Amino acid sequence: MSTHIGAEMGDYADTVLLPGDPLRAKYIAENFLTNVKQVNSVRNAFGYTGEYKGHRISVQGSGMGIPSMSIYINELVKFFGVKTIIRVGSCGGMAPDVHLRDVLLASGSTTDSAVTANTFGAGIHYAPLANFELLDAAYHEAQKLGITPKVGDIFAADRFYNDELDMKKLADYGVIGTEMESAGLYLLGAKLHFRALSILTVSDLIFGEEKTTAEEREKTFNDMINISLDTAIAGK
Ligand SMILES: O=P(O)(O)O[C@H]1O[C@H](CO)[C@@H](O)[C@H]1O
Ligand SMILES: O=c1cc[nH]c(=O)[nH]1
Repeated sequence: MSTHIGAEMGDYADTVLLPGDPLRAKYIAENFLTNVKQVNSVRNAFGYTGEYKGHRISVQGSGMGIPSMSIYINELVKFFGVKTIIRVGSCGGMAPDVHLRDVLLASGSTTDSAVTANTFGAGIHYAPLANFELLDAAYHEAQKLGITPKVGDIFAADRFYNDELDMKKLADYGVIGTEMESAGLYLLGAKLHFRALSILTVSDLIFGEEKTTAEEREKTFNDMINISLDTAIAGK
């Protein structure tokens, strides 16, 4: 039992899928895992452990933004022994060749969050990067499913409503999408020595009008979920 997770040691698998939306966690557990047990409901941040193709896998809702996600990651790693965390999130598409519902892999994550500066001081601009073993596995597992993900820099914004930011400039510098957690996930992966990857589905376009509904973001991002589950068990 930890402050925000009402489970016991051993209740979580060593690999956890981490959506922001707790209802996406429920959807994944109910539709993709077998022998499922609910392991957390504190604050309705639902967590489940089950099996996928014979391997134990957990899924845990992290809430929105780096501060909320960091609480769950710290507790999963320090109290429950988690070794691999794969974020399965939604994001806004920013590159011209990125379309609604595309799957993106965050090879790195630029951020305006203070977490990197607060870790290293003002003079160091740390580059939070994905675990390459997971990134490589995700790319190849996606291709086996007939999906070619776009790979690149994801802007992890501290604010969902951030109209002061020059998103066009970030896109001009190669940022392919935006969400609110990846840089924090990768920073914590480096700090706490677990393997980290963000796999994202484009839920809306930053420079266009198209977008998915809340129910679609909860229940229809199956390509991303299949890729993340096959990545979780790759090489096992
Ligand atoms: O769909 P999730 O995983 O929550 O991710 C994205 O959606 C939320 C904002 O709507 C933020 O958490 C952002 O990162
Ligand atoms: O954080 C997010 C998530 C989806 N779309 C966005 O524009 N931002």
